[in-house]
Amino acid sequence: MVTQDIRYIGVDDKTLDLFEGQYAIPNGVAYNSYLILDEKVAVMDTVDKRRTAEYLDNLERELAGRSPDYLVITHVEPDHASSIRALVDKYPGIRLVGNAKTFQMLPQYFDLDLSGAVTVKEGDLLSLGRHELSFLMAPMVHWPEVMVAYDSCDKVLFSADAFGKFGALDAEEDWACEARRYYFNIVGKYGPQVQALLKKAAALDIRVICPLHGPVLKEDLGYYLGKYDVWSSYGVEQEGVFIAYASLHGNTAGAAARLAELLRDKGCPSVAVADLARDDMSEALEDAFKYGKVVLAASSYNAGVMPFMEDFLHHLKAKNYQKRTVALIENGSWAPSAARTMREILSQMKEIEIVEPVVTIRGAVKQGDLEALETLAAALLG
Ligand SMILES: Cc1cc2nc3c(=O)[nH]c(=O)nc-3n(C[C@H](O)[C@H](O)[C@H](O)COP(=O)(O)O)c2cc1C
Repeated sequence: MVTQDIRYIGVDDKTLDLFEGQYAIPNGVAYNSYLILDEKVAVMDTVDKRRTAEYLDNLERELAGRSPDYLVITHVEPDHASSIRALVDKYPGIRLVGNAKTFQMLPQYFDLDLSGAVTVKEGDLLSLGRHELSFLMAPMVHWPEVMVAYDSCDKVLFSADAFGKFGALDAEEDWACEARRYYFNIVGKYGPQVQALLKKAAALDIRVICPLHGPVLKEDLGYYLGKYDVWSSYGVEQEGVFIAYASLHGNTAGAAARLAELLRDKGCPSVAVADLARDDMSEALEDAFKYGKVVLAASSYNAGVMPFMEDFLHHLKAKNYQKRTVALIENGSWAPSAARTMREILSQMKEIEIVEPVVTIRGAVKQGDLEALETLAAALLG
């Protein structure tokens, strides 16, 4: 139960291997949906069709013999909307509530009779009785038709994918870690659009946030709003250094480990290290945004850079990576090319400051390289 009148009717999915076909979710994911019971009954989004039967059972139980009047569709992404057909088939009298774009996109997925649909726009109200929903458009957070709904009665924000996280509801894990990984990998490109939504939300008295993934947030909302403000403005969340490396024969990996040691010895508040060939790419991306200072260390490869590093940089670029200090370490045996290639991709991003000089290692790490790493550690902490 979210409030006296608002019920949770979502489902956990612990069998999906990759969310959106690319993000590992070892602790599953929750597809949240909510029911508002008033004179009129509103369903807030549906769930992925992987769990339709369980979802409809949850709904039926909470309806206790009533029929839903409205289905509010905050966006048509399949993990929330692919049970719409089944819901409409079971409750043919239900009226779909969305915005103009929702109803442009919905026919891509379903052949539905939309003659009874309710089209809302920014600021429109939908009265359920005591509960009144107002709608705020949130385009590109992270689909074009996204909107959120605010219930002024219980002061609940139905925030669509904002404030969501990976992990089934019973997963015992840190909210921020999996919410950050979700945010930067899925929404990260659209920081300005999230900022616009936060500004609108600031005008509301919000006591509860009901996202479409992860737990309902009821306490200490300033913490969650603060995280979203930092993330969506590409601010630095954690003082310290993140080192990401890609190494063919282990020499560059050794240099990365030595640099981490030096930084810790010199009192760096936090040092994180990722092996881009073995560690989860979405976690490495999350850490690149979390820290303000990042070291990229890679072997040269066919006149370029080792592909795992190139791939990582393309992921960062695709997520609008910006406003960071980046140090480069390259390794090469005949014509080191990793730093030039990394620099080239970084130059396509906004406000990236490269720490000079770049450290160039030729083969094994030697005394001169250790001294260069010392200098780099001092420069990063300076
Ligand atoms: C397939 C392949 C391609 C390579 N291409 C280059 C290159 O273009 N330029 C270069 O200087 N070294 C090149 N190297 C050599 C490595 O970059 C070099 O051995 C380096 O020291 C590897 O560092 P690591 O031990 O961290 O992997 C290449 C090595 C391999 C296996």
